Amino acid sequence: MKLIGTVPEMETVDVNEAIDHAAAAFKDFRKTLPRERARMLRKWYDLMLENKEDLATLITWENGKPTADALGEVNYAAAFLEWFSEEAPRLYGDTIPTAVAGNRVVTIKQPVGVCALITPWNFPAAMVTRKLGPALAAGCTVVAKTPSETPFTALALGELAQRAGIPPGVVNFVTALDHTPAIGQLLCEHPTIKKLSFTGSTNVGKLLMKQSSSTLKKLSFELGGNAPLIVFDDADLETAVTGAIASKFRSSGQTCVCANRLYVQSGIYDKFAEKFAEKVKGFKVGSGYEKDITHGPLIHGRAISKVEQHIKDATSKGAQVLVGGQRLPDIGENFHQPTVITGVTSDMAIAGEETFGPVAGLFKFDTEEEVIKAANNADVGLAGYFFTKDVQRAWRVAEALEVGMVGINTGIISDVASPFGGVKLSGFGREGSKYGIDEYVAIKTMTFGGVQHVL
Ligand SMILES: NC(=O)c1ccc[n+]([C@@H]2O[C@H](COP(=O)([O-])OP(=O)(O)OC[C@H]3O[C@@H](n4cnc5c(N)ncnc54)[C@H](O)[C@@H]3O)[C@@H](O)[C@H]2O)c1
Ligand SMILES: O=CCCC(=O)O
Repeated sequence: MKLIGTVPEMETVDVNEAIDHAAAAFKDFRKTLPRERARMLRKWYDLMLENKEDLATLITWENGKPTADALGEVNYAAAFLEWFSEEAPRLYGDTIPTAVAGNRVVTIKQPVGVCALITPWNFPAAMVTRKLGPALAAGCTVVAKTPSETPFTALALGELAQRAGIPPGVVNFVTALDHTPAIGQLLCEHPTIKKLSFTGSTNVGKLLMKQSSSTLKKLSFELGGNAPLIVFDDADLETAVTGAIASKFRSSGQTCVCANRLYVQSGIYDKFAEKFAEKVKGFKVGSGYEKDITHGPLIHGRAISKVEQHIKDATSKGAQVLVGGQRLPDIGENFHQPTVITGVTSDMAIAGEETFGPVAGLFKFDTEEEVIKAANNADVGLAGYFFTKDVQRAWRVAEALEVGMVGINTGIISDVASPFGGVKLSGFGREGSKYGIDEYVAIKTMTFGGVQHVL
């Protein structure tokens, strides 16, 4: 491990200052024309693309993902700025047919105010812009707590925001590691902050919700997942293997929508396991900067330990390692082999909690009814995937899965245009898409009374 730089360990006093700046800036920013905000966001988007190599280098530096993935993330992250630059001028209200004679009712959407944003390390750029884009499009100003493990990309985005002409005080980043809980509490309890948007673990989400109760903030929470991925006997094998690989091993398993439980029907299980294992054997793990590397390191020691625990727990209960299963200390302390385990059952730790690492556990099932029950046997519900050629089954299973997002015959569902979010303990609120901006506005109803008919 090497030191690549340092950022200030900010105190609550610094955060209070950032909140004051955001509150002062809000007075004018809320009055800017949506079209002006659209231009700023568009300029910021253009600057991200102009600087995409540098941003990708930063992402690989601090997160470790291979350069190709980092470049992919920059494009994905920038797309949220482009998308919301297009949404800003279309923040329509409604005219509402009234139930009261003589009244006319219209609604307008107004920015909620100063927003607090807290994001994780797994997408150092995209999780930031997925919140900042809609917040600014709506006319809000923000205080964003950078991920403790990956602050540099967010700070670079802040620099580009300035160059894009976003007025001082509109975007404020705060950096911290040890002071994170105190800063989180301040952001939740501060009366000036009207909205908190958080992406991270369910446990921290629960804490932030509790802390926000005294100020009754508007909240959106994108929390942990434990995605089921189901392969039915009637699936196209090649499509299912490709989709499962893409979903399970994206960012070395460190995304909240990564498949965590792979349920494969008994008639196709052996063939699927064989083909899937073949593909995994072809991965090349190493430093994100090396050519042809497909998978980088995990983020920290705790992540590696969890991977090891899940493998150990599963094998102690009868599962078999088909591929991988070991750390790769010769490459570095946070590297682990992409791993496939067969014979996984519901009593194993991997069934109940997300591994957030490169371990694919294959469960065997017999009936559709049985697998839906197993897939829904989770306290979280973010993403789910399944593979089938039967269109009736496709509707039936998609409707039955208790998740916010379903991939049908695909392992990749993330798209700036698609609503992103979960149900159950995966949180609430939707990001991206035409719905994302709603998280940052308050609807105001205007009722005009005493309107007479003239005709
Ligand atoms: N649903 C989604 O969109 C989504 C996206 C990415 C990650 N995640 C989830 O995030 C988790 C992985 O990220 P993590 O382990 O870094 O999560 P985490 O909850 O520990 O941290 C997320 C962010 O919250 C901050 N944080 C931690 N404790 C805090 C506190 N007490 N007060 C305020 N802020 C605090 C961290 O510094 C970080 O910036 C996984 O569970 C994953 O599924 C969800
Ligand atoms: O890890 C969480 C977000 C991943 C995504 O947007 O696809």
